[in-house]
Amino acid sequence: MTDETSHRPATPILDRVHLPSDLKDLTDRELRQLADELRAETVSAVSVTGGHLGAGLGVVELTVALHAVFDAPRDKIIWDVGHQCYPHKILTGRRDRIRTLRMEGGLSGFTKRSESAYDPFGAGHSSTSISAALGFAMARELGGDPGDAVAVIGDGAMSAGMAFEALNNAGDLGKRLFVVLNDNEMSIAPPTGALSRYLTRLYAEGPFQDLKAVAKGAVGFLPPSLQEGARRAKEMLKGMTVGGTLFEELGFSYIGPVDGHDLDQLLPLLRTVKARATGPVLLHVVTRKGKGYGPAERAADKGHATAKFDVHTGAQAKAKSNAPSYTSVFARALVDQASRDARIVAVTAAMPDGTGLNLFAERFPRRCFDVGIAEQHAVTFSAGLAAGGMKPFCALYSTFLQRGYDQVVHDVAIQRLPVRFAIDRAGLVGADGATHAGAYDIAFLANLPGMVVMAAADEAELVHMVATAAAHDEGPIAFRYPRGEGTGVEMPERGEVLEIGKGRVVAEGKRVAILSFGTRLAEVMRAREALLARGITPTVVDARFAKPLDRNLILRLARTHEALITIEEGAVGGFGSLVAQLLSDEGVFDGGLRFRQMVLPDTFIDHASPEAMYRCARMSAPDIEAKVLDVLGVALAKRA
Ligand SMILES: Cc1ncc(C[n+]2csc(CCOP(=O)(O)OP(=O)(O)O)c2C)c(N)n1
Ligand SMILES: CC(=O)[C@@H](O)[C@H](O)COP(=O)(O)O
Ligand SMILES: [Mg+2]
Repeated sequence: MTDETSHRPATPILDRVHLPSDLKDLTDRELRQLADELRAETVSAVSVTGGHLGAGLGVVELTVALHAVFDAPRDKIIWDVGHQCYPHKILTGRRDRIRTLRMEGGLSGFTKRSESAYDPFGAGHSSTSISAALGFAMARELGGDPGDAVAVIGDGAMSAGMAFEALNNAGDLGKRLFVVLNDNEMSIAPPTGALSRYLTRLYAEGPFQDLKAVAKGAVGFLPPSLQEGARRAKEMLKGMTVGGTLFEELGFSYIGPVDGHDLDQLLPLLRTVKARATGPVLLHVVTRKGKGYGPAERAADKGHATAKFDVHTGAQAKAKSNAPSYTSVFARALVDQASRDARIVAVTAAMPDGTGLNLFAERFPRRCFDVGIAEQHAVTFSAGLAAGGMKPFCALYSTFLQRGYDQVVHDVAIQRLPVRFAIDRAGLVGADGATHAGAYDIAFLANLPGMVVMAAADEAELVHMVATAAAHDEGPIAFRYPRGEGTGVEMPERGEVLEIGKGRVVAEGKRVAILSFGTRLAEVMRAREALLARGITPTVVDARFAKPLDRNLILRLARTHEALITIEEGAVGGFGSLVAQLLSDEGVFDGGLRFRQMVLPDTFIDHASPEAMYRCARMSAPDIEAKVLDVLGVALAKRA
């Protein structure tokens, strides 16, 4: 596999660029060469770190053009999602650390305010850039920070409701603001939806149109190099039935589509709009995800995210594992259930591969819905499906479900609709860092009346939970499971329907009982081994349910042990808090029970490996061992 020093491309122009201001000294010809070098440097860096590759390669020319024309950090360039920002990081003083991307202590894989003044707004989740840019623009109008605000948003991200809420507001306010729509006809998977078809139609007929400017005869607004194209577009317009674009109707000057890899188009266009725009402008650029690196261009996901790879062959490093991923276990279990129940349908918000629903879609194409980046809609759409008699499995990453919380409360829980939430990427996820941590779902779901909340302790448990969710028609139910591979446990042939609200005792013991909710169970068992060597035999329970709690089991353990410890891969307010509430309500603490909760700390944990993040959160086996010793009042002597 590639080592750190091989494949470093020759980059004579890039070597002269330390900050974006250095681009002002380059000729347009040098800027074109800079783009080529920047692309090679991006490929080289990601080959040693892994990460998001395709999106960055698609915006290399755009990144060069924006930094050549605008004046960051005075002007705020806001990258939506932030997964395409590696070339931007290279040009903004972070080239020396670019080979630390997404590693512990290294650069974030997204934009991050605390990392650089050139990252005016942090991201990780999609479709926030226009709102943020509008905020900057209005702050400027009100005497706040000066400078232009430029949002760069992809066609996938543009389909989210939040992007349209921002366009709606920006069009109404009418202030100078730039939105660059980076249209590569890709989300992570091929994009779905009517907006995607609409964008395709906008450029299907020609390389360049400026519908509004052309319609009003305002071709002069454009740089001379583009006026001929606009004249051609005017001719074309005569045959078109649309009177303007959706964006124009919302109050934007629409310019495009423009070839986003052609600096001869981008540079004059950006210079012109920067010099002349008075209101909101939407520049529609067409790019190719993965552009310029063959293996990415040829990949089905256009190199969206990659492990470390060999630059020459594109071959990616393979993770060694004997166990299946939780995602694939979920997908197979759901397909199995769906093959016996025609009412089961599945919903993903632009993550068919990430959630494993691509497998479901292959088997049941009519019963699988990719709604695009639209988690709020995904939840309420699922609620509607449930109200209409179907059994929807709404499969979302924990972190993205946060977007749909009001819908969970208002549309699902209050109406007691049996939506099944399959919550992937629960807990700490690693290289994507704090923005993608699945830390809050236990707390925000388990406080809802009527919601059933389960966490799988291993992949076999996950199969049972899929079966349990499929059978549960009484109201909403959620089950959570982490990113990555399972434990390698023996798998059941078919899922069993679990009794709602019943945990299982994994190991009997005395004095202290550890109640585990989720996949920390393996660490708990490791800690138990260490404690056995000290003569302490903890009882270990897999709680399975945070809601409803297994009251009888918990109260029995409380009566028969000196101490209880809860552990979960979630923030405070979840399983442990509910156990504490139960114990307090039942007066158990009055009898002197010792009690500790192990939850994620009250801080956002930066990107690192999941193991390192859990060490940082003090939730690994040695921390559990120490907690047991602490609660029993045993001094933690150093083990020989
Ligand atoms: C709210 C939210 N949902 C889902 C995702 C996962 N996600 C990250 S990038 C991406 C695709 C974005 O597509 P697009 O905006 O077109 O950018 P491209 O990768 O094509 O450059 C998705 C679905 C996310 N980051 N945020
Ligand atoms: C940028 C983004 O939100 C996704 O690409 C995310 O990084 C995917 O994470 P997984 O690798 O866990 O699917
Ligand atoms: Mg896209």
